[in-house]
This record gives sequence, structure tokens and C-alpha cells, in this order.
Amino acid sequence: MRIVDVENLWKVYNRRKEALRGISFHVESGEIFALLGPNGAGKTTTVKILSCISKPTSGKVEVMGYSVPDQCSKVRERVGVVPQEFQGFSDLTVEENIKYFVKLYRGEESQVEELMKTLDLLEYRKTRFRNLSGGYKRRVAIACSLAGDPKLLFMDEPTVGLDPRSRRDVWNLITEVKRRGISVLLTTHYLDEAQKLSDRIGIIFNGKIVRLSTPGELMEEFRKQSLEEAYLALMESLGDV
Ligand SMILES: Nc1ncnc2c1ncn2[C@@H]1O[C@H](COP(=O)(O)OP(=O)(O)OP(=O)(O)O)[C@@H](O)[C@H]1O
Repeated sequence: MRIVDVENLWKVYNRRKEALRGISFHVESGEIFALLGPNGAGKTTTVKILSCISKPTSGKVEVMGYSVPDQCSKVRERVGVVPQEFQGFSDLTVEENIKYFVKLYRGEESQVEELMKTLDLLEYRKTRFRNLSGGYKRRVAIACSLAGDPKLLFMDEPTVGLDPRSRRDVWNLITEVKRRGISVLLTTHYLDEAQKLSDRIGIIFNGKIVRLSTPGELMEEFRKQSLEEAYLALMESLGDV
């Protein structure tokens, strides 16, 4: 089943800037799909449209069978979003931040405890958000995104700015999320991350999708040992040097 379905999606900012020029792709239920591409390619724009923050200019966008933007209220209730810059309530504790989101989604009080346990946050439950390290702030962001029991999670650059250890921790959390049957669409600049985590990848370049494949297929196509090398070879073939 297609949990995300995008066909011929265009986004034109201010009637001039063509950020997306007719992209099509889909995400299967249960998979981790990574959107890759250089700065300004259109990744964040795509995630913003799918998560109902920004409106498409034209094209078909369906998220969990609901049409975007017409049925965005349904979409918002059902998807989790981990934005690039999650701004928790800085003066509230970890527990209070998570509780806020659980209440927002009308979840059970017991979910707060469960989420803190899953995200390994129990030790920091009384710590104010602003006093947490970057890695733990990201954990809180992920906990809050899971508060509505979503079947689909959008993550924009989930490990940007984290140290190697914290990145691994977030990778493990994303794998755990998948194990629980939640589909994930993420954007990343880290090709090792995409290689490790994703079932399929979509590469955006200048507002167009230039490849839809698996990390393995792209590495085979360019006869490279890593996704990063294969990606760089693809970019070179497109004249992005
Ligand atoms: N609100 C906006 N108004 C006008 N142009 C915008 C707006 N948001 C993004 N753009 C432009 O649209 C293009 C795509 O931007 P987008 O942020 O989607 O790229 P990205 O692939 O996420 O880049 P990055 O990797 O740097 O985050 C860029 O040229 C950007 O300058």
C-alpha cells in the first residue's frame, strides 16, 4: 500500500521560483524512504508540502489516502513530523514537553511514560528542555512526533549537528520506529545515513527527481562501494561539479 503518493508535483514560490518541477514518487507502507539532493534541490519544500505546512502549486499529493491540501486536517492528525529545528518549550521539562504533545493528540497519560522509556529519557524527565544536549533534544523531538501514534513519520535532516555517537543513537531509534510498523520519509545530506537506513531513495536535483532506486542499485549502477561515491558520480554526470 502506498502511504505517500506524489504525482507531477509543482511548487512555484512567488510566481517565479520553480522549487519543484513535476516530481513523482511514492512511499510504500512500512518502508524508510530517503530524499537526497544538493542544497536547494527541493527536499524541504517536498516535506513541507507532505506535512501540510506549505501548499502545492499543482499536482497530486496523497498522504495515507488523504488528499493534500484539501484533507490536511486528517493528515495532520495522523502523521508525525520531526522538523529540522524542533523548538521544544525551553522552560518546560522533558516530561512536560512530551505531556503537552500527548494531550494535544488526546492520548492516554500512560503514553508519556512509555515514550520516555522508548526514547531513553526517563533519567532526564525533570530536566528543562533548554539544558539538554543536542542529541537529547532530538530524542525529545522524536518522542513528541510519536505522541499521536502516527503510522507515518516525516523527518527533515534528523541527525544534523549531532556528534557521531548521538547520530548512531538516532539511527537506532529510526530503525526501532520502523520495526514498530511506522513508515518514515526522511531527508538527509549524510549518505552513510541514507545507505544504512533506507529501503529506497529518491534523488532530487534542480526540482526534479533524477533517480528512484535502492542504495544497492545506485551503487551497482555506478560500480561504487558506497552510496556517497555513487551519489557523487551521479552528480558529476549531471554536471553538478
Ligand atoms: N519560502 C520560499 N520562498 C522563495 N523561495 C524559496 C522558499 N523556500 C525555498 N525556496 C527556494 O526553493 C528552492 C528549494 O529549497 P528547499 O529548501 O526545498 O531545498 P532543500 O533541498 O531542502 O535544500 P537544503 O539541502 O539546503 O535544505 C531553493 O532554491 C530555495 O531558495
